[in-house]
Amino acid sequence: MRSAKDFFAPLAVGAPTPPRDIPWRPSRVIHFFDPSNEKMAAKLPGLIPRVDVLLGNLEDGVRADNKIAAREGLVKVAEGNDFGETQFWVRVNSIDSPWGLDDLLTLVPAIGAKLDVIMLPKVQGAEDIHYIDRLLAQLEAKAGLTRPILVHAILETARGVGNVEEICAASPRMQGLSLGPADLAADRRMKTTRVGGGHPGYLVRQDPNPDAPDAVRATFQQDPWHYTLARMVDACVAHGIMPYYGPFGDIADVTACEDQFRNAFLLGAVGAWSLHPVQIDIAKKVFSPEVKDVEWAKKVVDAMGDGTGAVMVNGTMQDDASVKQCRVILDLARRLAARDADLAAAYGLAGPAA
Ligand SMILES: CC(=O)SCCNC(=O)CCNC(=O)[C@H](O)C(C)(C)COP(=O)(O)OP(=O)(O)OC[C@H]1O[C@@H](n2cnc3c(N)ncnc32)[C@H](O)[C@@H]1OP(=O)(O)O
Ligand SMILES: O=CC(=O)O
Ligand SMILES: [Mg+2]
Repeated sequence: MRSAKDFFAPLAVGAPTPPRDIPWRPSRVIHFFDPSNEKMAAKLPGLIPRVDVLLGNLEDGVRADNKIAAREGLVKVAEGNDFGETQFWVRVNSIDSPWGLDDLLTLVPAIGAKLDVIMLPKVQGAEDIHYIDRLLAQLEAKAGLTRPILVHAILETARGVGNVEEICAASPRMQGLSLGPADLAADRRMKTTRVGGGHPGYLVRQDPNPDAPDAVRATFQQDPWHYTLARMVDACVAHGIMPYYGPFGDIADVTACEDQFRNAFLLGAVGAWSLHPVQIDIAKKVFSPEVKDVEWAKKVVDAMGDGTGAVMVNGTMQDDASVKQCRVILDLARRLAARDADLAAAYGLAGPAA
């Protein structure tokens, strides 16, 4: 393990210095597209201004015989588009696959200056992050890049979940983690075939009524991802990086998608993936605080003055801890409002500089 003193030193001579803090930029929605799919690529000029992050996916979801076309398509997308404020990410193939190494060897020299983040799938432990950390430093130095590319890991194996803390801590490049419920379910041998979301069999049932033993007993579906997501959020926050919910595969069920995203938002996640254009506005809505919550947060912050002591607001006790909760909401609202005039107007906060 590197000492604290050299943790932030570049891992190759001439590579850019890794960041001390992960810069905050909106990432409520990470929109996936397949760069080998010309119909999808044709839609990008209209999608780029709508999403916080555009991600070219080279891994699962791209046919094996399209892997090279996808990699080459991504280079064309990077060269042919101006991303403005939108982040540009790639999900490369895993480092044990036949394509992972060539993805990195091709993309960093060709379009490294435009890539904000590399999403690495099937991360098992710190050793995977150490590998990509050194390789990226070598490639950045060779390409003469002046800005380090950040790394985002998908938590989608049982071993990865077991090692979540060391994954977050493995490199100053670590930007965040996404939950990968489909691969994780397979790896854990869970018996759901869904891509994220609940399952009608995963429930708790109301106790029997002794006075009506034959009466129907209500059931309540539970969230099978709660444990992993909560664990992931704690690990990310402890290491100053960002947690994300991943994919929701039932594209037609926009209601359940919104519910799953909101569960993640309430637990601390900052965004989720969109697999289809219909999921973009769901993620943006869910991961932006609601107007009523922003108004409440302002009220509590105002009532708390210097932020210490205890006061009553609308019949509820507010104190040093609850004002911190309100500041979390207000801080996110302010950051989003500073980039989005509509949200600024809705929240009554300062908008983008003219
Ligand atoms: C577990 C995991 O690893 S999840 C991550 C990997 N999976 C992915 O990235 C999947 C990405 N999404 C997709 O491949 C597609 O959205 C699918 C297969 C789910 C559905 O695709 P379709 O059946 O074509 O959906 P649909 O007919 O509703 O699409 C409407 C239009 O939106 C386009 N579109 C669909 N998804 C996207 C997208 N993600 N980005 C841009 N355009 C898209 C379609 O090409 C289609 O264009 P057209 O009107 O010109 O024909
Ligand atoms: O990559 C995502 C997943 O759910 O698996
Ligand atoms: Mg996966």
